[in-house]
Amino acid sequence: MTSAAAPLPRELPGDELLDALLTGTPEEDSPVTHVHRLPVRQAAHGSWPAWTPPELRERLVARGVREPWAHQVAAAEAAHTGQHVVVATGTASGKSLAYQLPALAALAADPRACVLYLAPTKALARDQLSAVAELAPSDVRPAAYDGDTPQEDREWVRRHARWIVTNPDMVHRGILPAHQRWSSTLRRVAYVVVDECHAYRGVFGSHVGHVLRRLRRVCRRYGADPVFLLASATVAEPALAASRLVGAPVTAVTEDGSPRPGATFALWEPPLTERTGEHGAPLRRSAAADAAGLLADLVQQGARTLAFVRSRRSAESVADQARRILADRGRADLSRRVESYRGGYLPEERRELERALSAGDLLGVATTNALELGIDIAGLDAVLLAGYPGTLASLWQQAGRAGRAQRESLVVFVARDDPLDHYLAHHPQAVFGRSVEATVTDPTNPYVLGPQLCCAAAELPLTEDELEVFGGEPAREALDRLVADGQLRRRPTGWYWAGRGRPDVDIRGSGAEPVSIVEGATGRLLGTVDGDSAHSAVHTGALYVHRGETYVVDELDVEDACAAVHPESPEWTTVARDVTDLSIVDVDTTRRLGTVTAHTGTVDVTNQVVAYQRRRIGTGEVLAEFPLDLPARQLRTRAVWLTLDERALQRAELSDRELPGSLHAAEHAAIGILPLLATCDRWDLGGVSTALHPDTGQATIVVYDGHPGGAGFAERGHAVLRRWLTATRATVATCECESGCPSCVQSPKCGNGNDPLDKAGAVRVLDVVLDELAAAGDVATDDEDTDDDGPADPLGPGGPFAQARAGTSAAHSRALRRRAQLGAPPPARAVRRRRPQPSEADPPPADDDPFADTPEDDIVF
Ligand SMILES: Nc1ncnc2c1ncn2[C@@H]1O[C@H](COP(=O)(O)OP(=O)(O)OP(=O)(O)O)[C@@H](O)[C@H]1O
Repeated sequence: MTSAAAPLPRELPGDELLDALLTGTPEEDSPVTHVHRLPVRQAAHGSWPAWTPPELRERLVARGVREPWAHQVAAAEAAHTGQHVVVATGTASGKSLAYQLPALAALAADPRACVLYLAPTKALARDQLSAVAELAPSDVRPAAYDGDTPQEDREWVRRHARWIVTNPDMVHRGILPAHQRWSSTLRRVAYVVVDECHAYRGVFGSHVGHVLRRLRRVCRRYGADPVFLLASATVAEPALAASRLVGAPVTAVTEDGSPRPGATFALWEPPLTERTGEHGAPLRRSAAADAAGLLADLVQQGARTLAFVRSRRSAESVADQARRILADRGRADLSRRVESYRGGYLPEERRELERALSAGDLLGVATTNALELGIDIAGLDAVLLAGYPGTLASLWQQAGRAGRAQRESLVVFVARDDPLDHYLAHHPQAVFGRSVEATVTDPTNPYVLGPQLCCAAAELPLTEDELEVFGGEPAREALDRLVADGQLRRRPTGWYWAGRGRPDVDIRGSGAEPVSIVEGATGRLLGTVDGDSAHSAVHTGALYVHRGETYVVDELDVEDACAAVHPESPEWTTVARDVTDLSIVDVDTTRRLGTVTAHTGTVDVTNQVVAYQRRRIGTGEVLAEFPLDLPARQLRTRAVWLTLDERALQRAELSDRELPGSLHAAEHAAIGILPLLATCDRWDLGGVSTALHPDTGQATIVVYDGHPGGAGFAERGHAVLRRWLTATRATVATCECESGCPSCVQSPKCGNGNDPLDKAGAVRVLDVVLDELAAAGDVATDDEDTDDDGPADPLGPGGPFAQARAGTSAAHSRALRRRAQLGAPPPARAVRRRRPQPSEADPPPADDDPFADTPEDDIVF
């Protein structure tokens, strides 16, 4: 055992750190499935643009920036000439300087000009604020205008700050609706910086695209025409993605001139254990447990380490476990230098943690993705990723936190017991041989477009010539609907907001009201849970974890959106049970593939949390089940579905008994794998499978978007169907378990308790579908790992979605529409399975991971 005062060893480069982690592990037992070396890159320098203010240059030189890198000059020059620019170079490649240079030069040239800087997280916003404060002359007065800005300071920011650090939410809720009050600022905006622009994806990204369009139009109204400067280390097809976000052509700068230190990147899969989960399935050691062990080891090696985990409760439990391991080794001194970081902490706490990590006072931090973006914490030696963060873009973003000090770093991806993680651990090409996923957004989603048009009209009446920028024809159709609904009024001069007050539009959620968590005895507000997940996360009787403390919910009051809790540390966790009905509303596309047919369209999903189970921590043993009386909730969304006719079922040699479990298992695995190909998480998706669906009359597997109106994920799945199902089949077929486990066909949130599931049958179902796709000459590559993302915008005019649309089954669509018009009752529903509900109540946790590792997006505002 090491003594409490033992010094840290000398700083080791990444490959030696990995060796140190594996010391004592026999090679045949090594959890490392692959090691990849990221090579060193030499710097390419440029010259300071002639218009660089001398004082700015002096300040930069004093901070070690002697000359700019080539891409910084290219981006700055393009912006200086008035082009919208996206800087899409690697993490820590100095993207900040690329936008600071032209923006600060503009502020120096015009003492009235100002800059709006938008960040997707508060942590990044604060980091950027202090960076600009160091560089800018005092008259720039950089200041934050976000949810943390005290009310009394807001007026000062509006009047005096010339570099305003804010976020799309504040632009949407605070600035645009009050544009008259902001007019003196808005007429002076020279640049709008949109940092980490890849964070704006899915439904949220579609909303943000409209917010930026609204911002441009309001600025123009006051005579300003700001240049948009976007930055992201991980965005596919940057020019296209940025143009779509801003609603105007954007020039991309992609050639990275910054030097890069080498890194050792290991893929790590925890082994199967003796423990069993649902239906006796073998369980792996949890990723969180391995990450905690690795974090402790790395801290003991003196390596400054960030461990990214998938949920707030995991951030706390991983930090806690690492501290305990260090304390048990007699290193109380080091255990004090390990902390957790996540959204939900007070702003001052977060600032202090960021400072301590930067200063090296902290050596290990377990964090959610709240620390993922852009925070310039120098000198990280290692990054652990406990579970795939949902997108390759995030994976590289998180990995990029290491190696900033120009020292070779170590990155370890620890696979979770989950199909996608298992697939990646065994298919390194899918991590290292692929560019990041296309950023999927669907700006024409009626649930986005309608509310955004209302906001725009409430700010300034919408005119004919503005429709194009808001989406053209779909925007016109949406306006007609809004006029018919009485929300807008059509006048000769345009469309006017006719509602009361301001439109109330939530750009981050489905609009469901967040639920407050209140300690019953004291009335203390512990936090909030988003409305969508509240029924499964904080139902009466649920175990709820806040900052490492466990509470049990006494009562969920749905009407008051409030859950009363009391502190308790039981030996069980809770898992919500739900039932889902799905009916097909409309069919958009139909692709006949012999005995199999693939569709996309609109579906209605009804979900109800009906019960919950108490499960013993450690073993997952079900201790009891309790009914719940919660209302059903409706979701109209987009889906992709496959139907298999009798011949297909015969070819798959599936008996009536095997069929439901085979479809169900294929559905689970397909949901687990789709995030490989679209910027979504498995929790963004839901699924239903049934041997005989009343709407199709056939065996059917449905995968749907978990967001009202859809987010483009289902269409993306349809567009890359063969690659998607090829990877799905490989995942199921190569998993070493016998009859299904969480790494292949079991789903952590299955409303039916993963029953029935037939792993072998799933492979046969997928084989038949893949054979039919091949026979139909599906153009997708045979190699599921190659980088073929197809057109970045599957919804775009040239995309596969457009081609597939031509094949719409008009008859089926008509029949469904007719039924709706006739007021016929909706088709009988297929009862079952799971819907996406990130929840605190999860599958049986590992013995050494007392808290389930539910993924959460922990972007903080
Ligand atoms: N031309 C340069 N020469 C030397 N150092 C530089 C230069 N440009 C930037 N840097 C330094 O590189 C580091 C990373 O810069 P910065 O944080 O701007 O990168 P980034 O690309 O914005 O990172 P992220 O991917 O996290 O957003 C900073 O410490 C910065 O001072």
